[in-house]
Amino acid sequence: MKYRIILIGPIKTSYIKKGISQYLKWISKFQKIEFIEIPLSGDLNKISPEQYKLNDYNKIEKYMENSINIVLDERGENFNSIEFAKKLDKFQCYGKKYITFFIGGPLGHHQKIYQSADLIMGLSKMTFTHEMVSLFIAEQIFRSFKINNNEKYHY
Ligand SMILES: C[S@@+](CC[C@H](N)C(=O)[O-])C[C@H]1O[C@@H](n2cnc3c(N)ncnc32)[C@H](O)[C@@H]1O
Repeated sequence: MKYRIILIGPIKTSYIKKGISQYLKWISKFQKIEFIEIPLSGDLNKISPEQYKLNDYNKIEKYMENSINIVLDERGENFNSIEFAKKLDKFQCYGKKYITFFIGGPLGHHQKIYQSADLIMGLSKMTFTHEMVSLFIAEQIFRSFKINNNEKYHY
């Protein structure tokens, strides 16, 4: 099984880039993980919000096959880190090729994505940037491996 984090939009902030690379490196000691940045869907002033989100969805739909799909959304279900770790552990037994985390673009996700979601998960009720969510989820995935392997994690 392989983990994937898929996000709409590039990561431009250097300290976030650095943080994500660090967590991906640490996670890879436990599990293969891939970080995929999908280019933005054009100019927001030239296409309707509906079309913009649909363009995003069309680019990521292919990643939903043979995968446990976790859609990140501030309106989603909240877990503490132990609950999240247990959930991931359970998902690993489902026999799918991937566990994929989907992070939306500036307008959020198109509604179509929710139909194929195995889990809609919120990190908080607050809205964060796609960059921050990428960093937070990478850290929580790493934390979940530490928890599931009974390893100490001090920070
Ligand atoms: C800038 S936000 C988009 C906000 C957009 N207005 C909406 O209503 O979805 C970009 C993406 O970050 C993720 N995100 C932002 N805050 C989040 C939170 N608290 N929990 C989980 N995901 C979040 C979601 O995937 C969202 O689509």
